[in-house]
Amino acid sequence: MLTRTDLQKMKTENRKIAMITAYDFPSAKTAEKAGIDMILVGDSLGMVVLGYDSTVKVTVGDMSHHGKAVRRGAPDTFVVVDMPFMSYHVSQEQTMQNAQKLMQETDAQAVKLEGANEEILRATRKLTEAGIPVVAHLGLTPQSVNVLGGFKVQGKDRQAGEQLLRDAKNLTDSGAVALVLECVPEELAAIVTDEITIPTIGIGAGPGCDGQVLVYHDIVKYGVDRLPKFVKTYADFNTIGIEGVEAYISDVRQQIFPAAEHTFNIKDNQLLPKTNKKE
Ligand SMILES: Nc1nc(=O)c2c([nH]1)NC[C@@H]1CN(c3ccc(C(=O)N[C@@H](CCC(=O)O)C(=O)O)cc3)CN21
Ligand SMILES: CC(C)C(=O)C(=O)O
Ligand SMILES: [Mg+2]
Repeated sequence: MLTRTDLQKMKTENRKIAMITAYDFPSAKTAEKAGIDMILVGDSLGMVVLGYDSTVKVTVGDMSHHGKAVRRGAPDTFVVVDMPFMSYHVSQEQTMQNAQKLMQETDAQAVKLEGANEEILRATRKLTEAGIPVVAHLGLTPQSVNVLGGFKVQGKDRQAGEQLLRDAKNLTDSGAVALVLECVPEELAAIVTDEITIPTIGIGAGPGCDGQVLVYHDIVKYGVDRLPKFVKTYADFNTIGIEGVEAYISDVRQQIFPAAEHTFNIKDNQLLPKTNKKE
C-alpha cells in the first residue's frame, strides 16, 4: 500500500498518481487488481449508485456502509473517504466524531473535505493533529452545488484564480496531504501544482496535476448516460450489460436456460413418488 510519503515522492519525481472512485466490493476489487494507486470512496456515490441528482443527500452512514465494502474489496490500497454534506460544518466536535466513525468503520487512510474557509482549515489542522490525514478539495465542490448554481468550471477569472491559489497554500499549511482540483482551467491547475508542495489530483483540471481521478462508472460507462467533458471512457459496460441481460431473457423464454449443466439431480431411488394430483 502507498503511504503519504510515497505520494509526496511521486510528486517530486513527476510520476503521476492514478486514482479512481469505488463504491462497493467488486469495483474496489477490480481497481486494486488493476494496480490503482489510490481509491476514493466519493460521495458521488449518491449520484452514481444511489441515483440522487446531487451529493447533498449522502450521509455519514452511507459513506461508512460503502467504505466498508470498498475496504473488503481492496485491502491493500490507499483509500480516501469523502466526508459528506454538512458532516464537517456544524461544530468541531461533530466533525471529529464523524471523521472518527469513518476512519474506524472503514479502515481508510484519509478523509476528504471540500473547501478552504476558516472552519475547514481549522478542521484540517485538528484532524491531522488527531492522526487523521486530510485530502483537500477545491474548484468545483459539488456539495455546494446549490450555492454555485450548477456543476460549472471554477477559477475562470484572475480574482477566483488568486483565491484558489491562496486556499491551496492555506490547506497545505494546515496539514493536508493532497489536494483534489475539480473542474478548473488547466493553466490555473498547473500553477497551483507548481506553487504548492503537496500532490494535486485533478478531475477536469488538465494534465499539469500530479495525479488524476475519475469516477469508476464514468470510465467504464456503467449506469451513466451524460458524461462530463473531462471524462474519457475505456469500456462500455452499458452495452455489454444490456446485451447480456437480453440474451438471458431470451434463453429463459426459449427454454434454452437452464440446461443440464446448470441443473442438480438426485438418485432415482430417492425420488418422491408421483401423486398424480393434477389429474
Ligand atoms: N458520474 C459522475 N461523475 C463525476 O465526475 C461527478 C459525479 N458523477 N457526481 C459528483 C461530481 C459532479 N461532477 C460534475 C458533473 C457535471 C459536470 C458538467 O456537466 N460540467 C460541464 C461543464 C460546465 C461548464 O462549462 O461550466 C461539462 O460539459 O463537462 C461537471 C462535474 C463531477 N462529479
Ligand atoms: C469527483 C471526486 C473528486 C469526488 O469528490 C467524488 O467522487 O465524490
Ligand atoms: Mg466528493
